[in-house]
Amino acid sequence: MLTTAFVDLPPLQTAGGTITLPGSKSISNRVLLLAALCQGTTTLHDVLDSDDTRVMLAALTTLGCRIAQTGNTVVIEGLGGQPAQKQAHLFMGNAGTAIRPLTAALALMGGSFELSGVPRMHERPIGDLVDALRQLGCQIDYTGKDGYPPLHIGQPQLKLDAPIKVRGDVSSQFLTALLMALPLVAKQAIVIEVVGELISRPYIEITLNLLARFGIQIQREGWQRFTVPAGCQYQTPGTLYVEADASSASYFIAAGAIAKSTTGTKSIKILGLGADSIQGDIRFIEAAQAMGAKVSSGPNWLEVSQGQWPLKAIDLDCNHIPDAAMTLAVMALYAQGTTTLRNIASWRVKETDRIAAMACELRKFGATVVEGADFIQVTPPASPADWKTGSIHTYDDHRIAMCFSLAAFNPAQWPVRIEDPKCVAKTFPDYFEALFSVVQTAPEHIPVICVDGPTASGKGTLAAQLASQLGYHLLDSGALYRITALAAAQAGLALNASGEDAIANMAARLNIAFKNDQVWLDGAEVTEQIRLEATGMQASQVSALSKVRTALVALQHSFRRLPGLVADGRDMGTVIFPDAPLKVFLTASAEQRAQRRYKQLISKGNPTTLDSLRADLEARDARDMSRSASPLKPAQDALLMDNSNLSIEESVNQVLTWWQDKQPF
Ligand SMILES: O=C(O)C1=C[C@@H](OP(=O)(O)O)[C@@H](O)[C@H](O)C1
Ligand SMILES: C=C(OP(=O)(O)O)C(=O)O
Repeated sequence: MLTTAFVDLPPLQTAGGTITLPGSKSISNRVLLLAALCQGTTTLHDVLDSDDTRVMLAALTTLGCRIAQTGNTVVIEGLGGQPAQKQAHLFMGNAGTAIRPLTAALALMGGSFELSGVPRMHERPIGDLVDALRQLGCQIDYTGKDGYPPLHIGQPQLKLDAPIKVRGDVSSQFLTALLMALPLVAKQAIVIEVVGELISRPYIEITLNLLARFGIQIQREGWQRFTVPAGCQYQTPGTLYVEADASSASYFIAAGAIAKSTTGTKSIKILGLGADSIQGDIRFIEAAQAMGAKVSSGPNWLEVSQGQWPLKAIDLDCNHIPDAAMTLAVMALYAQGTTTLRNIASWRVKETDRIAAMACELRKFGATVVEGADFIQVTPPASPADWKTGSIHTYDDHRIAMCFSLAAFNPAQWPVRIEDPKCVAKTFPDYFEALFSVVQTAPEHIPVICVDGPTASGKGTLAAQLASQLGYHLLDSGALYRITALAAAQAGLALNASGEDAIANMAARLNIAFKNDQVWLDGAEVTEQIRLEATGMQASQVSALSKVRTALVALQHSFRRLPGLVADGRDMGTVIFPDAPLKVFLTASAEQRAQRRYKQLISKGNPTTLDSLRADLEARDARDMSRSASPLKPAQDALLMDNSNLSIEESVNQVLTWWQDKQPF
């Protein structure tokens, strides 16, 4: 997961490849709760692992449920209708699918429970559910603002004879909560009557479908009246597989529809759900097709590619697909004409006021947006030249972050900044990694920051920190030479001109991996070994051999991957990435560098002297600067930084400021 302050998406061009999506949030949280309420053991496969499911799992564990997790498989020993723990404080994050059904279940079972969430959760309404539960004799108090979490739940005095009325026009999750919890107390049949127009109906279908998998057959008359049958009891299905998330699929369906294809045959294949999904958001496909997407499907897969281009504008009632409809609003940027998405008032009470947020962020690209109480209307920029770009504020709303990543396909080829990308953790922690695995762009669009400089100038530390703050890949090119030197020495090759051909051959076939802070060669960890002074000297020798340098060029280029690269070395800016948009040449006095290295070695328990280190450094500088193949020197367009008197933080901030100065946002 990207945990940076922002991620800058380079202009994207094509899309193609296969992706397996994580499990459905709506299904995962429902089946976790149902498995906990019933008796016996349930094994759930492909469960979503995200903030929303973690709060549900943590709550169930606190309530005394025995849960074992292995990867995405969760085995739950049901509570059999009563929590083992009757007193608890449960933190629900911002998960509507956790707090609403749990409120209903705990209020019916009784105890002393506090339910709270993040500040936004305390602005999301729950009054309609509380009103319904109070009709049944449940004890629920608002401990903050009336109508909103946090809540205190006490011991009920149940009266179940009269039909329960619940409003359905703010969120369908209130009805879902009652349907899932009432079987706990349904000694007699219990009738629920929906007051007002029921919104987001397909989510009720998911609820009914999953209740049926747990042995509860709800009878319904239209969308107005639901009956929980007398004497019904949850029965574990034993094993259940969770489909991939249809709302998460919308971003990839849209990418397939928007992305140009160089060959005409590229498509995105999505694994984990098919057109027969039980999730309502699967009907996003129809909307995407109406806009021009080409979609085919089979059992458990979807395949999408560009159909009509530019996309066609649509005018659509989106009440049945409230979450995926946000993706349509961004697709509208690529459509000819004005797209209107209607009947989406519920957007205003979700993770943020989504109508206001979408309008504000879409305008950053030059779109004309009209918003109303329950609709949004998007007219794209008139021509590529009218496109602008911006830094997208994400309001701690995962869907804003995910859907605006699609703006990186803009015809003006602007990069797009997404702020606080980790907000995707609510439902899709690895969203950006997944996106980068199926979208492509020309290498020249992928930014590289080169950090070159002499030995012990601190470039490794600087480069690593830049990469981690920007969410970029890291190339430690010095390590490649060190690994080559190590492998050559291990193979008994001469580290001079006589061994040049053999070392170059070997270098082209090296099996190298950088994993976290570790370096691996042929399946063995060599992190410490390649950092030894002796290996450093050998690296300096092999790096003077021009055929070895050539052999390592393709390998170094392969590190230029989305969303960007920080490359640390000696010829990154001059030879390997001459087109890099930012090149930094780092220096520090020999005195300073010798002292830094001295401290490093002494702290690792390696005895040495300052004088000998300084002499080695100067010898190495002289050799690196005078070699005929790629001598160490600043690129013409490099910015020089002498960090003798700068802290690491100051150096990092200086480079980040230079980088920011080059951005269009
Ligand atoms: O029941 C569910 O799983 C959901 C219902 C919908 O909410 P509303 O019913 O509040 O529209 C949807 O937006 C949410 O992401 C998940
Ligand atoms: C509205 C959403 O979430 P929640 O389940 O918290 O309502 C959503 O995921 O878009």
